[in-house]
Amino acid sequence: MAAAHEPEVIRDKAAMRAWARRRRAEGKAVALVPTMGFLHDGHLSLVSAAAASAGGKPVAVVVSIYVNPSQFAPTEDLATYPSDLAGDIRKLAATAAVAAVFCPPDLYARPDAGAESASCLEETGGAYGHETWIRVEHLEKGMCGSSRPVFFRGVATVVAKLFNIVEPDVVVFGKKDYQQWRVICRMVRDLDFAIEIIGSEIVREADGLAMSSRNVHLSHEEREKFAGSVKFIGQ
Ligand SMILES: Nc1ncnc2c1ncn2[C@@H]1O[C@H](COP(=O)(O)OP(=O)(O)OP(=O)(O)O)[C@@H](O)[C@H]1O
Ligand SMILES: CC(C)(CO)[C@@H](O)C(=O)[O-]
Ligand code: BAL
Repeated sequence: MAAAHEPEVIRDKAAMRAWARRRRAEGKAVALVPTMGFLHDGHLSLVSAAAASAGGKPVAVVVSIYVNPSQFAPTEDLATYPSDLAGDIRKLAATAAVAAVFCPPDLYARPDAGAESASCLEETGGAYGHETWIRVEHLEKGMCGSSRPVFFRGVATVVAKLFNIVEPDVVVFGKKDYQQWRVICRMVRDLDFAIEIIGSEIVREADGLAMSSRNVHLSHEEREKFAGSVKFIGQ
């Protein structure tokens, strides 16, 4: 039998929504931490912020783990994005602060599609495809938006889907992805989501590098080069 702090692992959208509604019926606030997994201490700091978010009211913290295909252009690293679901669940259990982990296999799949199922990456739409996108038209331009053409469209859309599935009171994002945080705040304001968005401070490695799941792909030389530039900037 699972230990008391072991999070419930939920894969199905309807089950997730029903679970969150039950927590609210018990008088709890629901706080969501959206992630793409391969968790590190930066993510765990968002969990702490979520757990402390409701000003004394009991909080049920949900961490979503989903590598969202629609925010990756075909030339980007979707296929090599790091993952370790079992390790992630162990880390979240160790915090004793997470009530549920939402890890759907595919947030765009239609249960009625059968063999006609279409990937959200296909622009064809059609009866079983996906053709509804959220654009935060000015804020998505520049910075990350310049090098990642579909990134903010995919992020805003999947985050809105998560909002509709989990129906959270509070959602925590990291300021490491500063433009993403601002884009989400703007979407929440413009589309009247009744959700509080918290921006959480950046957690860094000892050499100053911001923690990031993709850091696992950095070579020793790239890390050395980074440490050199931190020293240079600090002078
Ligand atoms: N070092 C960090 N400090 C604070 N928040 C963080 C940090 N790293 C990630 N986050 C936040 O965690 C959330 C989930 O991010 P994600 O799962 O993409 O991890 P990541 O480390 O940002 O991955 P990537 O290497 O792909 O950028 C985002 O809101 C992100 O800003
Ligand atoms: C917000 C997010 C979970 C949407 O896929 C992702 O962009 C991330 O992890 O920063
Ligand atoms: N945290 C950023 C997610 C991405 O680069 O796709």
